[in-house]
Parts: sequence; C-alpha cells; structure tokens
Amino acid sequence: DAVTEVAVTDVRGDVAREVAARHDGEAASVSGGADNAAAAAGADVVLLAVKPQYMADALASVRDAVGPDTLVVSIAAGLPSTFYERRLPAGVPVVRVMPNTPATIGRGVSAVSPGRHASPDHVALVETLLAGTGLVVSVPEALQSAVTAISGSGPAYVFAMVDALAEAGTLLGLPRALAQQLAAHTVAGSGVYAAESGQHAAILREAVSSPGGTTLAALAELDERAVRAAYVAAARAAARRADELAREADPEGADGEGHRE
Ligand SMILES: NC(=O)C1=CN([C@@H]2O[C@H](COP(=O)(O)OP(=O)(O)OC[C@H]3O[C@@H](n4cnc5c(N)ncnc54)[C@H](OP(=O)(O)O)[C@@H]3O)[C@@H](O)[C@H]2O)C=CC1
Ligand SMILES: O=C(O)[C@@H]1CCC=N1
Repeated sequence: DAVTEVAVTDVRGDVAREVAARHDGEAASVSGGADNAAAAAGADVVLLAVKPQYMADALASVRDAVGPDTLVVSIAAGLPSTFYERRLPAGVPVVRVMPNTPATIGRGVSAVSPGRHASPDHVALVETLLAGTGLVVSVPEALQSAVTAISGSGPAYVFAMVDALAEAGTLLGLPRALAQQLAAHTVAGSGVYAAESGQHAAILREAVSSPGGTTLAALAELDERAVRAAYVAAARAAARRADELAREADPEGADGEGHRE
C-alpha cells in the first residue's frame, strides 16, 4: 500500500515543521511537530532516527503509542533490536536498518535486519519503503556493526578522499572548481564501474596500472604510506565504536549482540 501520510518530529518542532513543509504533497501529506507520541499514535510504521545516546528517551516518548501492530524501524548505529524490544510493549516488531547518505540522491545502500518479533512481511515492507533510496540488502543482525563500518560510515571516507584529491589537483595547478569536478567524477565513475562491471576491484586497479606508468608510481606511494592498512584499521575502529555506542546507551544491557572479530 502506498504511503499517504507522514508525520515528522524533532525536539525542535520548528525544524520538523520546516522539513515537513518542504516535502508536503510530494508523494504524501507531510506534517511536522515536536510531539513524538502524537506522531506515533495510529501509525503503521514508526521510524526512529535519533542518535543512539537519545534513543532511550525517544522510545519512552512513543512507548504508549505503539503495540504489536506497529512496525518500529530504527536507523541508529550500534543499538541491537533487543534494546528496542526491552523498552517497548511486548511483541512490537522491530527492524534495524543501516542506511547511508547517498540515499538522498537514490544511490544509497541500506542493510536491513529483523528483530525477534519481525516477520518476513515486516522486512519486505521496510525494503519497499526504502526502495527509492537505492540498494537494499538483508543481513543477520550480528553483521550490522561491520555494515556500519563499511557502507554506513563509508561515504565519509570517500568524501575525505575526494577532498584530498581535489586539494592535490589544486596544488598541481588545476583551477579549484575543476579539481573538485575531476576528483568527484572520478570517484563516482569508478564506484559505478566497480559496482556494475562484475570484476574484482584488484583487476580494475591493474587495468589502470600500465607497466612503468603513472599509476604504479602513485600506488607505490600509497603502499609506502600504508593507505590500504589504514582503511582496514579505520573500518575496524568504526565497528568497535558501533559496539561501544550500544554499551554506552545501555550499560546494563550487555546482551552480546553486535560485532565480533
Ligand atoms: N549520518 C549518517 O550518515 C548516518 C546516521 N545514522 C544514524 O542516524 C541517527 C541520526 O544521526 P544524525 O542524523 O547524524 O544525527 P543528528 O543529531 O544530526 O539528527 C538527529 C535529530 O534528532 C533530534 N532528536 C534528538 N532527540 C529526539 C527526540 N527524543 N525526539 C525527536 N527528535 C529528537 C535531534 O535534535 P537535537 O539536534 O536538538 O538534539 C536531531 O535533530 C543516528 O542514530 C545514527 O547512528 C545511520 C546511518 C548513517
Ligand atoms: O557516525 C555515525 O555514528 C553514523 C552511523 C553511520 C554513519 N554515521
């Protein structure tokens, strides 16, 4: 069934009203405000998008407005589905999602995991709701911290790379705007190529690397600076941080969900 009505809330009601006004009438009627309970009352789906540190408060505010017929979806990093299940009425289905910001332009990746009361139909509903945001994959919940480290936080690693390449181009004498265009489009085109060619990234990298050429000279510098190892270390730090967020939000919880090495 199509979504006909959306209620957006934020602790600052004026922020939510501004967002609602921008999107009202696009595909559904959209209203905004600060009252979480009023927004959740009678809703088929409640989507939680506050930081993990504020999730307990947000759940307390909707607790009395939801029941086993309400599907609760959260995009918060780290928090296991049991965190929600313990704070909501018995039997409320929960689905965890880790999206990423390219969803804004329909090129995101979202990983979806059902909690213990969520059925395949609930997962299918979430997949349908997210279809317009890009690729949607299903993963066991134990993989969500790893997903967060790669696709959730990943856009920031890539934007940092675009920024560095653009700066390098400017240093080498390109006009700044052109350097940014070249850097961003190179990353965009290479990403689509890697995603759609069906070839391993190592093969694609080798095809750029002419013997005795410019690319191998550059890659030798990246290896010298252990850039590959830095990406691995960065991803592991993100996954560890996702687990820490869960522990910080729920010091007593310790239910063993999440990232394992
Ligand atoms: N940014 C990203 O790329 C991704 C983020 N996520 C997850 O999305 C969530 C939001 O992250 P992000 O957008 O970066 O964080 P933000 O802090 O920018 O957004 C959260 C918003 O929720 C508001 N808020 C806080 N408490 C409540 C409440 N009780 N009721 C209603 N609104 C509330 C905050 O208001 P105020 O600012 O006044 O506190 C803020 O405007 C996090 O759980 C994060 O893990 C997941 C994937 C990717
Ligand atoms: O930085 C964060 O915690 C969130 C989760 C994934 C991307 N941003």
